[in-house]
Amino acid sequence: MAPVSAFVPASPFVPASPFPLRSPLHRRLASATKPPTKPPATPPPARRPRPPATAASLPNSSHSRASSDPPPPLSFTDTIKLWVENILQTYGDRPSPDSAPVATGDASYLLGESPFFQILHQAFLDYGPIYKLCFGPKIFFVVQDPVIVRTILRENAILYDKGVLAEVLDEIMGKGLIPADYATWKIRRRAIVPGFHSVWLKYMTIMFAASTQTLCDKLNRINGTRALDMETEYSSLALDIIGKAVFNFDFNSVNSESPIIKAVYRTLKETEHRSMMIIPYWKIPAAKLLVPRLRAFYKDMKLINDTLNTLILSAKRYATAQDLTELENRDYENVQDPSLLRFLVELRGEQTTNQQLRDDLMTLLIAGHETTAAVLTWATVEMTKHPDIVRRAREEVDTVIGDSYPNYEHVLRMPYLRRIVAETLRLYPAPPLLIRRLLEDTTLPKGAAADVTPLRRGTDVFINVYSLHRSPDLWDNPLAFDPDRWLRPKSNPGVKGWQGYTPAQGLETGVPLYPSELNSDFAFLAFGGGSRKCVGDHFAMLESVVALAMIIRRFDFVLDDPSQPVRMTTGATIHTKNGLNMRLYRRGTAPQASEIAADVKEGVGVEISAL
Ligand code: HEM
Repeated sequence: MAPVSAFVPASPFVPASPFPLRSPLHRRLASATKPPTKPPATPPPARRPRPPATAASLPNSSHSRASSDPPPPLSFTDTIKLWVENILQTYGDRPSPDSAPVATGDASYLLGESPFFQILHQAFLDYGPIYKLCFGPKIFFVVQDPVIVRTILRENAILYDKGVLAEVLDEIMGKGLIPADYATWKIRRRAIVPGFHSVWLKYMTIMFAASTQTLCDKLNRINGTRALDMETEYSSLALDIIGKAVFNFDFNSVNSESPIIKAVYRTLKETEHRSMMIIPYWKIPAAKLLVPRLRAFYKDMKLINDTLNTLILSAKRYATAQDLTELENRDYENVQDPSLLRFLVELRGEQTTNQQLRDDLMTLLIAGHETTAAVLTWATVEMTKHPDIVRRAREEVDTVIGDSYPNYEHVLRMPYLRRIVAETLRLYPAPPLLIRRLLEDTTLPKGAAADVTPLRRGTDVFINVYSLHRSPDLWDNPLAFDPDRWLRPKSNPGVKGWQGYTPAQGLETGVPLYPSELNSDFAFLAFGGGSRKCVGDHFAMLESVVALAMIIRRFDFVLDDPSQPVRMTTGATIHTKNGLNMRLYRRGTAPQASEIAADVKEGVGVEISAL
């Protein structure tokens, strides 16, 4: 993501909340709910039971909703009513209709250095798979129970919109897929998904290899003479790839800097910045003129919009309307412009405005950029810690690809590399949280928690993917980076209603390409699930595997300061705190492992040469 929560939300934990977390009233209410318990050394199979909600406290359940249209979003008056109700519940004597514990937290960890998603994870360990956070008039439900998540993302998806996320993104992505209202989303999703058809993806895989080669050439020239921040290098690679794929534009950011590249990066930063603001100050009309960062932002947006509009007009000028089957069988190697944009303007019957196309392109650019860069970054970090994993991955790459460039069929034949990518996405999901807002009263089902939870219309819900992926109830040895876990089934009858993880039959041969929410029953949400699932999942898997294969085949890499662990920080995705500074040497030319090992703290950073 890219998604931005990528997609990290406006942080509700901002300690600057007008209602201090540890206010006396808050404490009183919190103590009326479950007190936090420390995580047990060995986690129990089931979570602590909570008292069932009474029938009177349950709103009308809408599980059997007949209409295929979503309920309307909350009006201003409804929102105010909800906020008043929330304040009475949190700070007054109004009883809460649900029995979810209130996470109060210890101010020291809120004010400390921990990233946002790690704070939520600690709360998960303390309070269990569903808890709520109360800040002023806002109540956020945080869920990390696969059964509840399945209901939100799949069975009852129509009852939710993107809430806070859409508010943060609307100025940047407009009516692109991520923030779009339901009616627009339905039409655009139907148009965009076919663009990712298999013939195109196969052709894109060749482009991924060519773009990665540009990075390899650069690394080759430098050959360990200086350290590089590989997070930045991967970000440039991902930008170059997404630019070519989505609108046939070569940013060439691996080797250069230009005003448009700078504008794109600053816009990505602005997206992240907004996602962490509790007050959407950019909506205040005067702020546009007075706040320097907003002035810079609107200037950048103008440059990006002008560039995109030129590309859209050019694509339209040369477009010839084609049927879907014609487009799906195109000889992409002999097409001048193989981009998604061209597909969208040529697809017969797809009439859309330039503004909508601009919003689609911007959304795909953001959604498809940082997410992949993050996967490459964290896969590299993990590999610096596990020389044995690198050795196996190299064996696979050497056997399958040899000296040629990786293509689509090669990726299918490299299951170990695909498992490395999946394992990276488990430990470092992008985004770490999915955000929803409920549009109609409902009742969450029984999950690992013992009872049902009634939720009111307007409630904000965070699906805490980071905790779901690190839950000791769902994964054996959850913090270990173990690509082979995907070969072993996992079940836990203690998590009520969870079907467990069953390795898909074709995982080794590439169908499916990766272990998904389907064979983990919503415990693994690398690309989300249900109707809002990522449209670029295969694209991203192919891109990540190709880039990793080419880099580990050609280079040995060493952390520049192996005594320092690479730390995480909150961004649109999970970023490194201080960059990923490494020296990359042509394979076989790195200093001897023994020379490096002298500086290496155990488990922090190790020379990974398999030679
Ligand atoms: C490793 C890389 C990627 C990861 C981990 C990832 C992850 C995700 C996730 C978790 C969602 C669901 C968000 C939600 O439910 O709120 C999502 C949605 C989306 N992703 Fe990706 N993504 C990746 C790459 C891409 C790429 C390469 C593209 C496009 C080229 C893309 C385009 C989108 C779009 C358009 C959506 C919104 C779909 C909708 O709402 O209908 N993503 N992505």
